[in-house]
Amino acid sequence: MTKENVLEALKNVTYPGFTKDIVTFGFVKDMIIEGNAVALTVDITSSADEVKAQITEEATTELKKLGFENININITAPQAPKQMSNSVTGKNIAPHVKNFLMVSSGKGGVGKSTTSVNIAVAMAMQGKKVGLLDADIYGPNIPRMMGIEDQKPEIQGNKVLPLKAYGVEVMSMGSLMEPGQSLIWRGSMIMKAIEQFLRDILWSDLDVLVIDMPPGTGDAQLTLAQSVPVTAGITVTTPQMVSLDDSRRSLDMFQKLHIPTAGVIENMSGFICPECDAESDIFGMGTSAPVAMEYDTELIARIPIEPAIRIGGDTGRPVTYHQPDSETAKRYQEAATKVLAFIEKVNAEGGANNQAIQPTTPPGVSACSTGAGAASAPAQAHSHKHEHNNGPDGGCCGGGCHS
Ligand SMILES: Nc1ncnc2c1ncn2[C@@H]1O[C@H](COP(=O)(O)OP(=O)(O)OP(=O)(O)O)[C@@H](O)[C@H]1O
Repeated sequence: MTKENVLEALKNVTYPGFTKDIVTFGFVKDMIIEGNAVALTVDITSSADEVKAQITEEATTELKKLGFENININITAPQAPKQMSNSVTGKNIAPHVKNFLMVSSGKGGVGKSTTSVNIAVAMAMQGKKVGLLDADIYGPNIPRMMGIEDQKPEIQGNKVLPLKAYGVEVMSMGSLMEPGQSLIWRGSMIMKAIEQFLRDILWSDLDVLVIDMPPGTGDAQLTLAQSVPVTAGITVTTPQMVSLDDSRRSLDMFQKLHIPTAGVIENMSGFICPECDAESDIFGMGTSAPVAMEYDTELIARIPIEPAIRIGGDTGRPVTYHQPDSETAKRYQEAATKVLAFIEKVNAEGGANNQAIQPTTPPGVSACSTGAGAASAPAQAHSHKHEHNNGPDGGCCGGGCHS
């Protein structure tokens, strides 16, 4: 047997996920043949154990076919990436926060704030250090929903201490403004507000900061993803087809902003009768599962229409905390567990990496208008498998994240 015979046989071993074989890729090295023994090295570029195992198995099969009995295949691969601290994955203006969870929806009124509140409370009940940032500057409802609408945050120097409710640190534009007051937001002001929420609020060392975004896909979402590595995104939707169309936009935005998508929460999915506990279909149930699949993610939870949820929101008594045995509370708890597991997985695979759409431009300057950041960023700069290659521009501006 010659080296040529062996290389010819190894051309039958394709590199997992590609159409080319390991010989054509030039991965086979240091071959020694002695009688019926062969030793060689395959120097691969992936650190995944499955890739190593598949190559070893297929190469062994091919070499056995040639009559070798003593086969020694040494696979050399790069080290699996260590969990990156947020401060090295790109720009991070709140480095003491371990994970950022963006809660988004294609349109308003689908229950995004309700979901943010209950997921945050559920995570805190599961022992996590959780913050809840109400970045929904147009309609900051979180203070009411968390029962802290009469409280004003304490100022320390030029920083602001978050309020606390149900074991969750909370900050909202609603807590900083007079009741009933409204602001007319320009794009540049939104970007500045989001940055200040991250930079100037004295969050403690949080495991997760849950961020209730304004509805839609605009400046706030882009600024957030350019300011911190967003670990995971959830899209909240209702089951009607018209709502699902908007959800697609939200899921598409996660991809364009390189945010790993934890999944979809279908709210107002069926109605649980308070008298008899029977569940009936109103807007449709489970219709968002296929949409989630289109974007390579899953339906994390179906939350029914339940009067207790609305009452909990209106009275500042989240159902997850105050009625922990209710069906809805259980579903929120399950959703929180799934999202925490997803966050763990993202970190185990190297952490969130929004680098390709960074660096951000100074507050008040649109990254899109200057051509900095998104448009010039290489799509390959992101590596997480839940992220999708959006073509050569790889960023938001070119793809038009704005609704
Ligand atoms: N599953 C549910 N069952 C009953 N009521 C619900 C449910 N989900 C949300 N609601 C109620 O619907 C209203 C709108 O919900 P919420 O404020 O969470 O929506 P949103 O998407 O955050 O809206 P916006 O975009 O305007 O901020 C609230 O009164 C809330 O209590």
